[in-house]
Amino acid sequence: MAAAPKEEGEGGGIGARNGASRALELSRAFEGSGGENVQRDAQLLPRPLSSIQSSNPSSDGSRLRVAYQGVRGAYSESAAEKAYPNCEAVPCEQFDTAFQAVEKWLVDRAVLPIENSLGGSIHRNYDLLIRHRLHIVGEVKLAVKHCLLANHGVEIGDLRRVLSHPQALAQCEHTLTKMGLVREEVDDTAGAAKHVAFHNLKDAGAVASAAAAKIYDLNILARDIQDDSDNVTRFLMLAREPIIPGTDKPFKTSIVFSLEEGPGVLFKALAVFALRQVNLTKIESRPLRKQTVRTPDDSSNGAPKYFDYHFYVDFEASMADVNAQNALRHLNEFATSLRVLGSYPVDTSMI
Ligand SMILES: O=C(O)C(=O)C[C@]1(C(=O)O)C=C[C@@H](O)C=C1
Repeated sequence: MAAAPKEEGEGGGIGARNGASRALELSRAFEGSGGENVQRDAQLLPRPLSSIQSSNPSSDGSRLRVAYQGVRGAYSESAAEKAYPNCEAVPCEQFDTAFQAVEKWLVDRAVLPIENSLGGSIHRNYDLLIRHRLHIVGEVKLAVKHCLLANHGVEIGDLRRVLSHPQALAQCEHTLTKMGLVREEVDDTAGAAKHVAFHNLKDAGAVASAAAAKIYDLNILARDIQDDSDNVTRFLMLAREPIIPGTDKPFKTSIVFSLEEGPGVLFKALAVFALRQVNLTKIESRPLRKQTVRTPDDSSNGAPKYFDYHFYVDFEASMADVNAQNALRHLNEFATSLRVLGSYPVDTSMI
């Protein structure tokens, strides 16, 4: 995927030209007087956040700094602001940069997309969840309404191509095909809008939000161009510490596990939840990506084993719920690995 070329004088985010030096400054500040100690003490004495703290400003009254991927006007920025009202949303070039920004204490939280109701899972973030040690402390669902944007004076008939994030292009597949536009993938929807505006393109439009049109002074040629009006993206809220799971409101728990090869093993894994009436809301599998190919064993009939998986499961119960605890204890008896990614309140704002 090509990133839209960087424009003159842009920055302000982590990973952007100016942002990189700001990020460096901040990490140097930690290396100096006491910063390292703060970090070390916090690691020794993890202070779990309560589910109330997870959405409020820092305890010293300062605004929570929340990393998101993209530039100003991206849907992820709106998701960060929905998750943490009044936060300072901090743009990051890549998903990985946002994970690192939280780990390095450059920001307090990250808000990253995980699945979309039309486009499906955002696999990169599933993979990053296990490469990093952050905790899921919440989820936020955002209604995504795409617009076709172009420079002033440009009409739909003038357009030959359209730039956007691959998920956004996929969500508008039918409309864009009907318009006969060539798709060009870039890192985020707002970045596409910025690129079209900055280069004053006449043959290219962008699929992005109405907010991006305003920020980059583009004209809205068409609204609601997604293939289904109910287009919702689910984002995860990530933090260095977990929240204390409650039972006062609906909670969801996200886990990842791997299994030995064998007949019915996945069936057995899912049965630990079914047996206890715990409802699953999502299951995803991703390649295990081991360094070496596993040695042949009886179950693979002597053939090398290439396809091992991590299974990600979301279920509707809090880790404070005895059924959830028993299900995980049961799963742990035969899973080859098991990690709880987070137990957090369900976002019921869109039900
Ligand atoms: O490009 C953006 O504006 C984003 O915030 C990214 C993203 C995604 O990764 O799915 C977020 C919401 C929409 O589904 C389209 C794109």
